[in-house]
Amino acid sequence: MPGPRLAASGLSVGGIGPAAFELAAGACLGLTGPSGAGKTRLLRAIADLEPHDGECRLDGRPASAMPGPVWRRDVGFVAAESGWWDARVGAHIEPVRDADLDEFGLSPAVREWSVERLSAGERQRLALLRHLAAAPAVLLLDEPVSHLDADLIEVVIGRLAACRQDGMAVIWVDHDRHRLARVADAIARLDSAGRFSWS
Ligand SMILES: Nc1ncnc2c1ncn2[C@@H]1O[C@H](COP(=O)(O)OP(=O)(O)OP(=O)(O)O)[C@@H](O)[C@H]1O
Repeated sequence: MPGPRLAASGLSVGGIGPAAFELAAGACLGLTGPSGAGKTRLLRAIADLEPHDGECRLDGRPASAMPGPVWRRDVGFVAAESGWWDARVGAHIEPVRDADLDEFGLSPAVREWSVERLSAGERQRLALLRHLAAAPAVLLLDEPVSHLDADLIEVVIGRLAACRQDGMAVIWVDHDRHRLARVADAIARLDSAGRFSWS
């Protein structure tokens, strides 16, 4: 039996946790809990974007043994509000194929748009496509469909299912427990005091 793709033990950040879990290749862990419980901070700790205690391993390799940017090439983090470093959309999505844009309801012309004019849902789809194009081993998703309509949510769920077939593991943060029950193999919860439990 292969070991877990992603494993966390004793993971805590700023009083949130400790969390421990193992995620097989292709698995999806759902994470929910009240606003302010610490879901985003836990994802950021897994992505090694915040100082934390405990350890995460990718295919057995500890995050502490590699520089953060190298870790994040394999463990991608899609923030709830994506960051943009260039005024033009195209600069952010060079590796994204036109067919992928089309699947996500976007015209290739979006490459010429300024980031400023993007709607919240367009930003969300483009940020996800940018991360998917990098084909990470693990993708950490912070409320990935919060700005999307029902049809687009189905498109995103379908695309992520295909990536999971290819072995990508996912942690999906969402307030919608029904959606998590649909997409996730297991659901964990942070309570308002930041305590991690399985639900
Ligand atoms: N760098 C930081 N240092 C200290 N506290 C922080 C830091 N970043 C966020 N917080 C606080 O930690 C708490 C948890 O924030 P977090 O964004 O992880 O919550 P969340 O569960 O994702 O909430 P929501 O569902 O509203 O997005 C919040 O009270 C927030 O103000």
